[in-house]
Amino acid sequence: MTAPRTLTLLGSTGSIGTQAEQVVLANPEAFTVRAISAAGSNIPELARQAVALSVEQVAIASEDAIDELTRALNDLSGPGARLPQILAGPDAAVEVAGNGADVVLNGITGSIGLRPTLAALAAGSTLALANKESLIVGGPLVTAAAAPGQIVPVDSEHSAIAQCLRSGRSQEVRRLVLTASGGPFRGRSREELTTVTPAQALKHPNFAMGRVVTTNSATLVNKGLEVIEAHLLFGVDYEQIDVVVHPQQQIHSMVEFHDGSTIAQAGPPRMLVPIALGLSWPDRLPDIDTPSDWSTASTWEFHPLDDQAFPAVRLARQVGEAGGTHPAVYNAANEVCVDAFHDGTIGFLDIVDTVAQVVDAHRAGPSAYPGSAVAEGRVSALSGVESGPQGNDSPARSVDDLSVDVVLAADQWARECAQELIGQSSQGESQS
Ligand SMILES: NC(=O)C1=CN([C@@H]2O[C@H](COP(=O)(O)OP(=O)(O)OC[C@H]3O[C@@H](n4cnc5c(N)ncnc54)[C@H](OP(=O)(O)O)[C@@H]3O)[C@@H](O)[C@H]2O)C=CC1
Ligand SMILES: CC(=O)[C@@H](O)[C@H](O)COP(=O)(O)O
Ligand SMILES: [Mn+2]
Repeated sequence: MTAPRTLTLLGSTGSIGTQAEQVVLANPEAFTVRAISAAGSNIPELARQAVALSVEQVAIASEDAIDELTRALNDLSGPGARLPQILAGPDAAVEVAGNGADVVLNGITGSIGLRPTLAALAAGSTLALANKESLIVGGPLVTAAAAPGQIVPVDSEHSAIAQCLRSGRSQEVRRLVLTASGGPFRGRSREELTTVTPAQALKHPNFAMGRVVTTNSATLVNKGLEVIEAHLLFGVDYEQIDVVVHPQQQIHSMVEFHDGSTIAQAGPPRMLVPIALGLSWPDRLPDIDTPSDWSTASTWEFHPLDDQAFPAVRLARQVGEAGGTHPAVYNAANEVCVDAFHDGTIGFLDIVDTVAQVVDAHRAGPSAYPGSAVAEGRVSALSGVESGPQGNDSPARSVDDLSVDVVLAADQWARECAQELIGQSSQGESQS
């Protein structure tokens, strides 16, 4: 019998993290969890997981939550029990990501997951990657840091493609076809999207996921990010990556081969199989989920994407093709806009419109917004670079010039640029 794999679960309290816990508890002979990590906004849940999984380390981003976590662990463990080591602060997730576990699952949301992703790769762990943002913002930094096969995709579409490519005939691939649910607003025109609310945007047709990825599914930014993710993971050119709207999400994605054959991976729209495969790759564990039901009449539909109502995928292709810091700017501006949408500061259409403006400003350099903080260099001064996100006046650094600091400076610049645009538009509205 082989020894259980050691795991570190980053973002353990989230949608991906709790489903990973479910997989681990159902397969105790396959896995032991060494460490878990979260932001610290749900300490009772984190402490419960720490005890249920008997972990050695618990990491939280918020130092303010140390006392509450210590108390909760003491209460749950009982007198005399050995408590796990607690790590707290902005580097806590990076530290446990680098603890050398066999597999590190990155289920953190957002570009904050970049340094944990790099730490896991540097430690030689297999990276089960749900946190697509870290791959997208890091781009070639992440792919260059990974040995062949070291990143196992957990995102359902990319897990599907990896499964379709298991025969290893990548030279025969003609195109990748990513499926998209179309989100809760599928079929609406741009005009009809003007008044949709945050509560409506959070009603994903098939998946219960965190707030950011659910909102991104509604705007189709998620699919835009996934096109870039597919390019980076599988080395396929952008023009050979298609998106098709498939509302039932029973097919998770497909690979078309050069003889005209297409292999699709199917299953119910749930994340248990991609998560379990991420942890046990290349092996499949038995009885992880129930398969698609072929015994009753059902219809699977496929529709073209409406680029007019949902321009996020087109924009993502542009930033992906541009490379360098452009994908980081797209993602960071979107993270800010998602928060602003949920705060009620901007409308639904403003999310992608603002991201497009920030991307344009980044492409054009610091003079794009005369009189603004961006143009005056205040924003770039704040982010610790000389002028604009690239540290010079050119629109984008070459890939060779990328470093974690450059990417994170671009991310910070984009956040401040987006905040400024949001501020300008809400000021304009209050004056009118
Ligand atoms: N949910 C899904 O089905 C899918 C998700 N993904 C991707 O997986 C990732 C996670 O998504 P999801 O699980 O839905 O998100 P959730 O919002 O449900 O969970 C996010 C997790 O990240 C933690 N976290 C947030 N900030 C930090 C930080 N600074 N340091 C450490 N941990 C942090 C949260 O902790 P806390 O609870 O303390 O706030 C929480 O555990 C995203 O990148 C998403 O795009 C991809 C495909 C499917
Ligand atoms: C489950 C998963 O992988 C999500 O990223 C999913 O793709 C969301 O679906 P849509 O973005 O297509 O709505
Ligand atoms: Mn996905």
